[in-house]
Amino acid sequence: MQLYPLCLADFEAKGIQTNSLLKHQPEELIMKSPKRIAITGAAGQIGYALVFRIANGDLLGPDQPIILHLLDLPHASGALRGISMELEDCAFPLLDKVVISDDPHVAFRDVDIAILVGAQPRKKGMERIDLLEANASIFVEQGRALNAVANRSVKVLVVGNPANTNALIAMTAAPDLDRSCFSAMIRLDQNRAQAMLASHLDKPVDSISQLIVWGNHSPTMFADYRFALVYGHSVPFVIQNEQWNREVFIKTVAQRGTAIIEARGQSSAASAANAALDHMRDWVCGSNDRWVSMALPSDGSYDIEEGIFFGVPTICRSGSIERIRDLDINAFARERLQLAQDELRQERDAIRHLLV
Ligand SMILES: NC(=O)C1=CN([C@@H]2O[C@H](COP(=O)(O)OP(=O)(O)OC[C@H]3O[C@@H](n4cnc5c(N)ncnc54)[C@H](O)[C@@H]3O)[C@@H](O)[C@H]2O)C=CC1
Ligand SMILES: O=C([O-])CC(=O)C(=O)O
Repeated sequence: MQLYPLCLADFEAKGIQTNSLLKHQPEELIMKSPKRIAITGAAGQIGYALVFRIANGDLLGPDQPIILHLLDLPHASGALRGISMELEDCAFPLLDKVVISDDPHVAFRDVDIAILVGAQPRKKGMERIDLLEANASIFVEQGRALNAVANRSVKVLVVGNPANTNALIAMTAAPDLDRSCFSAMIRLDQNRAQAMLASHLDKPVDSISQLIVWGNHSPTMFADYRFALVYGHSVPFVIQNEQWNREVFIKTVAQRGTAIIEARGQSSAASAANAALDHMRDWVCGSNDRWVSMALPSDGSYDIEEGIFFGVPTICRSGSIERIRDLDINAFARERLQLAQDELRQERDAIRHLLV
């Protein structure tokens, strides 16, 4: 992708007088060419919490122009038009253009980033796996469309539940895209775990590092602080309470989505949008050596069956994701990883007919 000159020195090297340029519109001189970002389900509650923040530069930074591609179902076309009008009325300097569509082949054309949110949310009394039947086919269609028209290095994040298995469906439907283009979201669980640990330790959230959430975005997820540090000290050593870990911490993190539905009557939206931004920002811009959990197609590490999307610890650098390997898996951790793997295999087997 061609970039416009990034600094005035580039102009001076070409013999162009920069004084006169500066007097006019210096900000135009430092603009990069726009990145195309697709958001599906943009008219829904997560979509509404996401698009304005992206247009404000919260995802790609203050010098990266953006073209937003908003996809939703035909019945939501009025709502999409309204969002597009509101985006215009925000006069975001970074927002170059908004494309709205109910056709994934239009919405995904040439996109650099795709955040797949559009899917039914669960209601009280449901588990995320209960959404599999309603939502799975969406990801066949969208995987195919990404395969046909997206940028070949597109970064895809699946948020719509059940996110891990929907990501598997989308990836399988996009055989011409590299597997490394696909991920599913477990970052909301990491953020929840980090906030809960910080509160328990009465320390700021950013004093905690190396926290992991393994497995599925479901009640089998395993929030693991065995390697976590608080201000550089070992969290398990500081807490010294394995019962709290097993009976309170892991369970509360795993049930937080349900607790929010019970309190709000609807599933989390702003915190989910925030986690999607965190996930994608780290992937694109790098995680500054911080460990971040992402659900990725398993490469067989930690003895997890290849292919299924499994939350693992990573570090992101310059647009690519490096898995953190060879961490010790003790008997309890193995039991938890096994539980998540069994559930993900079951989900995969239930939609095997869609893995085409
Ligand atoms: N992975 C995670 O951590 C989280 C995932 N979620 C999931 O995100 C999804 C969306 O949640 P909300 O925004 O709250 O739901 P919502 O019902 O408010 O919005 C969903 C939007 O998706 C649209 N949609 C449905 N099918 C579509 C399709 N085939 N193509 C394009 N758009 C489509 C709907 O018209 C609607 O506008 C749900 O599946 C929810 O369970 C929610 C929170 C966290
Ligand atoms: O619980 C839900 O259905 C929505 C979700 O995934 C979450 O908040 O973690």
